[in-house]
Amino acid sequence: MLIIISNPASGDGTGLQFVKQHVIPLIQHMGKYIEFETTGPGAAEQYAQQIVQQHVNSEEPIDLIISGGDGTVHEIINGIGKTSCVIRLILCPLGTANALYSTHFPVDPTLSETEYRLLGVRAYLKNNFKPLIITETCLYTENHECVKSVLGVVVTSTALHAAILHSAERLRATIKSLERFKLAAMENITLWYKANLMLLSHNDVHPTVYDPNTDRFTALSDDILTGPFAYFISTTNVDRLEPAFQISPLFSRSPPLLAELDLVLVRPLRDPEVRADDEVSRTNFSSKLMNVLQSAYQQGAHVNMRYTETDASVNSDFIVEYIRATAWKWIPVIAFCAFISRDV
Ligand SMILES: Nc1ncnc2c1ncn2[C@@H]1O[C@H](COP(=O)(O)OP(=O)(O)OP(=O)(O)O)[C@@H](O)[C@H]1O
Repeated sequence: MLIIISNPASGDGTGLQFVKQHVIPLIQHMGKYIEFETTGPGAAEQYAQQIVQQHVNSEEPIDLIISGGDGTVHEIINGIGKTSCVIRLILCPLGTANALYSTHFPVDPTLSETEYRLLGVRAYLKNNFKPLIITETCLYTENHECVKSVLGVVVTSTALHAAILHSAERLRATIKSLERFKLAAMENITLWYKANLMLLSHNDVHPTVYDPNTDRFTALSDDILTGPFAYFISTTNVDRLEPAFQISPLFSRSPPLLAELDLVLVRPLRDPEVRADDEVSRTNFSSKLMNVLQSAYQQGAHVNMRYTETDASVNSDFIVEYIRATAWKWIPVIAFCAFISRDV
C-alpha cells in the first residue's frame, strides 16, 4: 500500500505543489495510492497510527512518501509506534532543515534542486532502503516514574540545542529559512545547564569516547559526567542537523556497528580559562561555543578543536566530548529554595 503524506506548513510551504508536479508523475504507474494532507500539529501522528491499526495483520509493507521535514517524520514515527508491520519511509525534503534526508542524500551541486529532492523517490523505485534506528526517550518524575515516552529517529536534545529549537519555533512565522536557527542560537548562547549525565550500558555494549588523536573510540572511564553543560545533543541515523551543519560527523565517518547514539557535548568547566560558573565566565565562554558551532559547518571540524589552539606544543583538552552509547540519562540538578516562615 502506498500513501503520500504532505505537510503544507513545512519549509517554505511548497510541499503539496512539489508532490503534484514531480512525485505523482514518477509513481502513478505503480497503481493505487492515497494522498493525505496534514491539517495541523499532531495530524500526521494520528493518521499514521490509524493506518498501522488498520493494517496490523497485513504482511504487505506500508510505503509512506513523506513530503515535509524532520518534524513531520517525527510525528509519523510516533504514530506508527512499536509495531511488527513493515513500514518504509520515502522522504521528499520539503522541510527547513531536513536532517535525515540530507545525511543520507548529501547535497549534490551537480543536481537541480528538484532532482535532488527526488533522490528518495528514485531510491524507492529501485527498491533501495536502509534500516533506521528508533530511539525511545522517557521523561521521568522525581519518583522515577516514566510519565511520557517519545520515539525518535533524528535527535534528542537538552541544553542549548533544545533552547534553540524552542526559540526558533517562535521565529517560524517570520523567518522561513535556516536563518531562524542562527538567531535562536545567539539568543541562548550564554546559558549553561546544571545536570549530570549518566551513560548506560545495554546488552554488554559499553559507552565509548572518541579520541581525535588516534581517530578511534575507546572505553570511557567515567559513566557519570557532571555539568554544567553548555551543549548536549544525542543523535541517531544522522551526522547533521541541516545540510551543512555536521554536528555528529562520526556517524558517517566511523559508523556505529550497533544501535548506538552519538552524543556531542561541551562542558565549560573543562576549559582551563573558566574558573567559575558565573555571568562573566558564561559570557566569555559563549564566543568559544559559537566557534565550536561554526566549525560544525566545516565538515564537522569542531570534534578536533582544542581549548588552546595557538600553541601546538600545548596538549590541551579537546573542547567537544564525542561519546557513543546505547542509552543515557540526563539528571537535572534542581536548586531548591527553602522558604522558612517564622512566627515573630
Ligand atoms: N497544516 C498544518 N498547519 C500548520 N502546522 C502544521 C500543519 N501540518 C503539520 N504541521 C506542523 O508543522 C510542523 C513543522 O513541520 P516540519 O518539521 O515537517 O517542517 P520544518 O520545521 O520546516 O522542517 P524541519 O523539521 O526539517 O526543519 C510539524 O511539527 C507539524 O506539527
